[in-house]
Amino acid sequence: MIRADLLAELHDADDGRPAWSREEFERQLRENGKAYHIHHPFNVMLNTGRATPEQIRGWVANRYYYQIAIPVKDAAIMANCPDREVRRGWVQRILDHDGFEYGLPDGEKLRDAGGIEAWIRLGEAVGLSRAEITDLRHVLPGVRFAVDAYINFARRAPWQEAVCSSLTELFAPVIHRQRLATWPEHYPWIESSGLEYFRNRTSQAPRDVIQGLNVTLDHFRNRVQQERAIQILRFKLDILWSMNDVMAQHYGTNGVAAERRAA
Ligand SMILES: O=C(O)c1cc(C(=O)O)c2c(n1)C(=O)C(=O)c1cc(C(=O)O)[nH]c1-2
Repeated sequence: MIRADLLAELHDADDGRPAWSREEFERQLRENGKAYHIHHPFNVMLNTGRATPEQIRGWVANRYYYQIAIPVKDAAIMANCPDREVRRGWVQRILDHDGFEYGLPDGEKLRDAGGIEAWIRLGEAVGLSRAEITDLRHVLPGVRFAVDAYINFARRAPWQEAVCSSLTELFAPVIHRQRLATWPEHYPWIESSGLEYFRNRTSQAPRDVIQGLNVTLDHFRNRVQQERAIQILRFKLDILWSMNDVMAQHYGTNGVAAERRAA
């Protein structure tokens, strides 16, 4: 085992209250979906067809900063994780987002463009140039702060806590499916191939969710730790909510009000 002073450990304080059962703990985690950014006015505007092309471009350009942060965050988790079994599963996330290219002995190449490239294609489909996406010129300072907080958390927290912070993904398949169901009708000017990122995530995200959820349910054992897991999930929900607040303030929401408030 890697020396404890090299890696932060999950603290094991226990105040004697009974732990939630696995089922109850999962229910408590899922309960927090009511604070997911799917309910944010900016997202409601986007997914109900009330956004202008300018607002869609703003969202895609800003969200790009989140997309490029995800594999950096996942590499930080792996760097802090001494559990080989977990790393064997987790590495798939980096390949999903960064893509890969392997040269085979016969000169052929095995390659996958990956999620970041798919996001750039989404950007091009909504009318942005590759350069203006990748040079981050449209990324708002508050979006940067929020995303950087996620990376910093993953770098510094015990790896189990960093895994737990990915659990907003529990709620992501619904938001991706919502986009696939509503964008083609509301925004017919966006070429369907531009939505490939969302299609890919509807199969990738459920697999990530099972893994992240199992690690969390396995490692957060006593009640103090389980409540800490809920706080971490809320912290991450706040990051996503704050990104939307910043974009709403800058690009406007065309009068759309929140369906539900963040808890
Ligand atoms: O479009 C979205 O609303 C949304 C949200 C989230 C999320 O909940 O963190 C992710 C994604 N998309 C996503 O596509 C993705 O790959 C992803 C990875 C992670 C993560 O925390 O590791 N979250 C998300």
